[in-house]
Amino acid sequence: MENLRRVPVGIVGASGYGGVQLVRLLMDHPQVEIVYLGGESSAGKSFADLYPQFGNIVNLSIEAVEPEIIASRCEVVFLSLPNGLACKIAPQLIEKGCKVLDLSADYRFSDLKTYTTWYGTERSDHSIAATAVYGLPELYRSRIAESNLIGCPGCYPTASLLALSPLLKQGLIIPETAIIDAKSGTSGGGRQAKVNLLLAEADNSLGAYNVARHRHTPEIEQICSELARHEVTIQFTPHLIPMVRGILATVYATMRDPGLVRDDLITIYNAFYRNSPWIKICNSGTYPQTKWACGSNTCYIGIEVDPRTGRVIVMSAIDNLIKGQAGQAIQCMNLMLDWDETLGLPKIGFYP
Ligand SMILES: NC(=O)C1=CN([C@@H]2O[C@H](COP(=O)(O)OP(=O)(O)OC[C@H]3O[C@@H](n4cnc5c(N)ncnc54)[C@H](OP(=O)(O)O)[C@@H]3O)[C@@H](O)[C@H]2O)C=CC1
Ligand SMILES: CC(=O)N[C@@H](CCC(=O)OP(=O)(O)O)C(=O)O
Repeated sequence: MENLRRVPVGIVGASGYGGVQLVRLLMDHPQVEIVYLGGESSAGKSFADLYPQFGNIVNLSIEAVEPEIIASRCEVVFLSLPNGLACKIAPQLIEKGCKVLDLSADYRFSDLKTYTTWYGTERSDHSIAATAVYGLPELYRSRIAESNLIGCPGCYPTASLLALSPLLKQGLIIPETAIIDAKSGTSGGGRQAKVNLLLAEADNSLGAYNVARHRHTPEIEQICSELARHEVTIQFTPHLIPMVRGILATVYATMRDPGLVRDDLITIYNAFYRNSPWIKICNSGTYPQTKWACGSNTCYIGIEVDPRTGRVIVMSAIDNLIKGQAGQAIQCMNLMLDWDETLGLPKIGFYP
């Protein structure tokens, strides 16, 4: 007989961009029911007043954040908050038996000293943080399934690591030569007003920011070092591009064997991701576009080799709000609850 019980889930930070993606995706998820939405300045407002397109569809109001109450109602809690807040709430939720998926950077680092150096917040939750698993299912599927606390990756690290992982894991490149040149749409900066994200600032313009000091660098390096089995430094340059959603990360690295050709690498990537339903390796000579990924949880990867320079060039396109954020968190939840990792997630984006 079909199991009719739906798992009760809550979203803290429901009024933000991550929150609204989670609401939209979880509403259509066949095994869960949203029972709690939380926030700060939006507390007391109805969700449909904040987002009128959900009128008559979501009949919940945003509530204040009280971990005891959240834990009494929810089995799974998504924290979609600015950095430095999840580490104050997650320990209480975990202690009360919830499964927690944090979309911020608070639980992404195995060494909390690195977190404090880059994010400023001192931490007192070391024992809980030690139980967190980095929420990139393509690398840590079985560990995610066994954990109650997931530190979901940043959007740039998701695109970058999915491009680099097969090369590092198989020892195909000299890791220190890797350069990540990435472009993000403005929704990557969240819903709060910021001058650089105004239409008049961002439209008709393209520029790099936080060059040689973006906080996603140590996150990318942590996983690259694990894959390469030694400490690795990576060059990462993010750019803001005038579009709403999407990230394209173009990764360059020097190959150890300059004799490898494009089709060799495509075969290697297809083998590496053969059990990863959200990764699509493009056919030879096809390069991915962010528009393909927009609205879906799919990461499209294209591969090229330049025999003149001996470099491999890998292009990775995602929707920053789906595979780069809310969709990936739901993919992790599916694994934690022993469901198919594709459950409730969109495969094909909006096009054109
Ligand atoms: N945007 C993106 O592409 C990605 C973002 N992330 C990360 O996901 C997290 C959420 O990002 P995003 O959705 O863009 O952010 P937004 O700025 O759009 O939303 C932030 C949310 O946090 C809530 N909030 C802020 N302060 C508090 C507080 N003290 N207590 C309770 N709630 C609070 C806000 O609620 P209220 O409105 O009620 O104040 C709002 O709902 C961030 O850590 C971000 O770095 C990760 C991957 C990609
Ligand atoms: C365009 C833009 O501003 N992007 C954000 C990245 C968003 C994200 O994924 O970051 P976290 O989850 O690590 O906060 C930035 O560069 O800070």
